[in-house]
Amino acid sequence: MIHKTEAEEREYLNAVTQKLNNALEEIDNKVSGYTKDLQEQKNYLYENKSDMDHVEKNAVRQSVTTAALTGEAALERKKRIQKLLKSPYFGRFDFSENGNGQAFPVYVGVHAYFDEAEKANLIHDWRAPISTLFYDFENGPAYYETPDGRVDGIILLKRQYRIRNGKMEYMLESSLNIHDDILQKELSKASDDKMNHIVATIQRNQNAIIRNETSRELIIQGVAGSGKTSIALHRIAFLLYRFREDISSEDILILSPNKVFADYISNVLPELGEEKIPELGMEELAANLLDGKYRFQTFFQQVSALLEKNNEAFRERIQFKSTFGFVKKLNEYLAHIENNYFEPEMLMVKRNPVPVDYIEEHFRKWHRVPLFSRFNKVVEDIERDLLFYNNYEISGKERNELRKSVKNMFRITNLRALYKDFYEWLEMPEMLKMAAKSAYEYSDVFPLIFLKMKLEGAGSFSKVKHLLVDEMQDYTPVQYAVLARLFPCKKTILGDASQSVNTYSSSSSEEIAKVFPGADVMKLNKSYRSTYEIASFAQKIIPNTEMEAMERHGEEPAVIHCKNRAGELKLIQERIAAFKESEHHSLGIICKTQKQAAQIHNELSEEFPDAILLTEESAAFSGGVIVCSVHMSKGLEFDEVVVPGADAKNYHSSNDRSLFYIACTRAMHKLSITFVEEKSLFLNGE
Ligand SMILES: Nc1ncnc2c1ncn2[C@@H]1O[C@H](COP(=O)(O)OP(=O)(O)OP(=O)(O)O)[C@@H](O)[C@H]1O
Repeated sequence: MIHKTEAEEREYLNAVTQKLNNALEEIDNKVSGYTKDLQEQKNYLYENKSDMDHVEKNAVRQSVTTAALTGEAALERKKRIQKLLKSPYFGRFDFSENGNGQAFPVYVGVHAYFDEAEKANLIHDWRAPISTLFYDFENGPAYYETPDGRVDGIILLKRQYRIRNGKMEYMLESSLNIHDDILQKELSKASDDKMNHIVATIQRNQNAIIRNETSRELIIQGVAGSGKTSIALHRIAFLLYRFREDISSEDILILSPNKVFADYISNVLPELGEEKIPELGMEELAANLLDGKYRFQTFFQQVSALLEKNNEAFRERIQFKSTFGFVKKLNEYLAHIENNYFEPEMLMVKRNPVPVDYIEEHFRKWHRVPLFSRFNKVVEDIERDLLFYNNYEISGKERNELRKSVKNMFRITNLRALYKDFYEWLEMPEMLKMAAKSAYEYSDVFPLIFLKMKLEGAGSFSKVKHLLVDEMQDYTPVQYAVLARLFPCKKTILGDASQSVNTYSSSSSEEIAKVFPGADVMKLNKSYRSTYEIASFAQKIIPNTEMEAMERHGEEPAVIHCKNRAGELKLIQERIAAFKESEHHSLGIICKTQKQAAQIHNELSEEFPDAILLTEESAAFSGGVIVCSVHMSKGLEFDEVVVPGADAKNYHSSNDRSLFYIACTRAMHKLSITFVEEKSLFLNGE
C-alpha cells in the first residue's frame, strides 16, 4: 500500500503541495505572457489601424479576444489551485477495481487536480463519479456508476483528513461511517457568518439527493437542521459539474424567502468554485408577473398582520385561498367565463357583414389559445376570409376597430374586475378585501397571477433549466400551480412542514407532490445543527417520531422565569455579555413578532449599539448579536439563541407552536428561553 503511515501521508501532502505550487508558478508565468502578448497586439492594432482592411482588423481583434479568454481561464485555474493549496483533499480511499488486489488510492478534494507529468488525477473532484465511493461505502465490496456503466470493486482503505492552510491537523482511519469524529468536530465549531460547504462530511442519504439525476421534481422534506438547504446547494454544484455542457450557473434560479437568507447562502457555491446563482424572491417574481401594475401586501406583512391583529375574517380569507379546492374553483370559473361571457354580435366591415355564428365558431376554434389572445386570432380569421371570399382588404384602422369590437364582446376583460367577479360568482364576495392603501392582500396575489396567466398566456422563464424552491411549506397550491406553468424545467423543492410561519396557508410535501405528479419525495430525518439536548427539547414542542438527533452533547436548554419585563431584559443583557466573552460568533434573539423584536432591539441599543435588528428590508447576514422575528430567522442558524417572551399569552395557538419550534431550532450550541408570567404550554410538552 502506498503512503501507509501518517508520516508517509504528511510527506505525500508536502509533495502534492509542491506540485500545486509549481503549477501556480507556471500559470503566473503564462498569465504574464498572455498579458504582454495582449498588450502587444492591442498596440499593433492601434498603430496600424489605418493601414489594415477590415479582414485584417477582425483577425487581430479575434486573436486579442482569444488571448483574453485564455488569460481568464488561466486565472480561474489559478483560483482553484490556490484553494486547493489551503486544503488539497479531505478524503482518500483505496479502490481495487474488480477486486483484483491491485488497489490505487483516490484522493478526494473540492476540485480535481490533474498532474501533467504523471498524467494522472492527483486529486479527484468530490462530484466525479468515482468519488461517490467515499460517501457511499465503507471498506469492502463497492461500486459506482459511470456514463459507461457500473464499476465494481473493493475498498481496502478509507481515510479522512483535516487540512487547513496547507497543514494536516489530523488524519483518521475510517473503517466506520463518515458520521464519526470529523462530523462531530465540524458540527461543534462556532458558526461563520455564512453557510459553509460540507463536502468532507456529506452523509450517505444526503449524497443520494445531491447526485440524483433522474427526478423531474425532487421534493426534500427534512426536519429542522437536517441539511436541506446545504444539500440543495451541493446538488446545484453537482448538476453544474455533471451537466456542464448543458447547464451553467445563469440557467439556474433560486426562489428564496428573503434577501438575508439569500445573503446567508450566497457563499456556498462560490466556495465550491461555482458562480453565484441568480436568486429571486416570491414578491419580486409576483411583481414581475403582474407587470408592476398592482400594489400588494408582502408575505412578511401578511404574517405580521396575522400575528399582531386577531382578525378571524383575515385568517379565513387566507385559509380559503390555500387549498386545492380553491385552484379547482379558479379553473371552474375560467371555464364558466369562457362559456358564458363571450356574447358575439354581427359586425360590418365596410359593406361586408361578419355574422354572429362566424364569430362564435372562430372564437371556439381557438380554444387552445389563452382566452384573451383569441380576440386577435378571430380578427386575423376575419381579415383572411374577407380577402379570400370577398376580395376585400381591410385597412389598419379597420383592423384596430375590429379588435376593439371583438374584445368588447367579452363581458369583462379587466383583470381586477374579473377577479372581483370571481368572488361574486362564488357567492362569497366577503372573501375579497383590500389591504391598507388599496393593495391586494398577499393571499390574492397568486390567484390573480394564475388568472392572468390562463387568460393571457404564461410569462417567459423558459430559459431557467433548474429551479430551486426553499421553504416549500410556505407556498400554497395556487403558487405551485403558477410555478409549475412558469417553470417547466427540473426542480428541487425543499422545506419542512413543521416550520411554517403561517399554518393557515402551509403545504406539506404530500400536497406539493400532488401538483407535480411525477415528483420524487425524499426525507432527511437526522438533525445536524443542534446539540442532542436542543434537538430533544424541540422534539417536545413538535414531536416527530422519525426525527433522529445527532449524538453531540451540550448544555441543557435553560428555561428561565423572570420576575418582570425589566428582569427579562437584564437577563438578555447578561447573556449578551457572556456571549461576547465566549468563542461563539453569533447570538440570535428571536421574538415572535417583528414589533417585539424592534422593541427589544430598542431597549438593548444603548448598552449594545452593535446589536443588529433584521427587518424585511435587511439585505445581509452577519455574525454578532442579531435581534429578529421568527419569520426573519427562517433558514438561519446561530451559535446561541435566546427566545424571550415564552409566555402562555404570547405562544398559544397552533401557529405559535410552529413559530416557537422554528425559533428554538435555530440554535446550534446553546438555547435560553425566558418568560415573565406563566410559561407557554409548549414548554410543558403539551
Ligand atoms: N453532512 C453534514 N456535514 C456537516 N454539517 C452538516 C451536514 N449536514 C448538515 N450540516 C449542517 O447542519 C446545519 C443545518 O443545515 P441546513 O441549514 O442546510 O439545514 P436545513 O434542513 O435547511 O435547516 P432548517 O430547515 O432548520 O432551516 C448547517 O450548519 C450545516 O452545515
